[in-house]
Amino acid sequence: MLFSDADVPRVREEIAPGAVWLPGWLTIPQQAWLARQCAQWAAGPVPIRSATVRGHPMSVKTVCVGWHWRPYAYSRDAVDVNGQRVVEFPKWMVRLGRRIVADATGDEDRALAYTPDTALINFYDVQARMGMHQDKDEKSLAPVVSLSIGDTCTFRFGNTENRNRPYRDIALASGDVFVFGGPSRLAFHGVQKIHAESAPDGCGVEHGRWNITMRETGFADSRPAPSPVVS
Ligand SMILES: O=C(O)CCC(=O)C(=O)O
Ligand SMILES: [Fe+2]
Repeated sequence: MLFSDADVPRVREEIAPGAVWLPGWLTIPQQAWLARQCAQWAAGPVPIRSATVRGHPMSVKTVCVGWHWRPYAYSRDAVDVNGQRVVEFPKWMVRLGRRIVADATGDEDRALAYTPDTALINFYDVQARMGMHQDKDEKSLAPVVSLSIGDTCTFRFGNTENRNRPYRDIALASGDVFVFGGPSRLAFHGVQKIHAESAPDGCGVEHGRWNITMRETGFADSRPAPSPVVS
């Protein structure tokens, strides 16, 4: 096919106003470190699971940090899984999110004001997909910062009106970062395809793809974090 995903040059690009693709932003060791974190989060206290949407399990499996997402709500406890509280949002992820927003926008003040408090960590096997949707369960319209590790996917980034054209198909590869904020914060987007056997050596994933999307929920704490158990 002429001008398929594979022919698009892998250079930084503003895909739509407020939506920036930063190919190869994460080094291979950073990818491997993040992949290990993802595997740890997947193990619990809330195990990774396929969320149920309108009675059907999603093909993607999701685990959360900071706030637990279920269609179409956030809570501190995984009320649709095992009732456990999700792990605290890590401070290093706030720092990482700020660095990425600074790089994507060139606006240091905006980056410093960015305080993500939840992340959805998605695992795609080669069959998994994610239909076109808006990320609109958050109250805050601060940017979504997305990280990809493992197999390349075809990511479809559309418009704020509907699931149809205009959209762009982008090959998000291991180490790529994608930020969508401002006028693109509520754009429809989805994952059309996972490209089997495309993960680079050393990225920490042999088969499949991890995606981390950090967000600001804009929600106040419903109750304080539990104090650490002293044994
Ligand atoms: O996997 C991706 O790149 C996108 C994930 C996504 O859109 C979501 O978790 O809401
Ligand atoms: Fe999304």
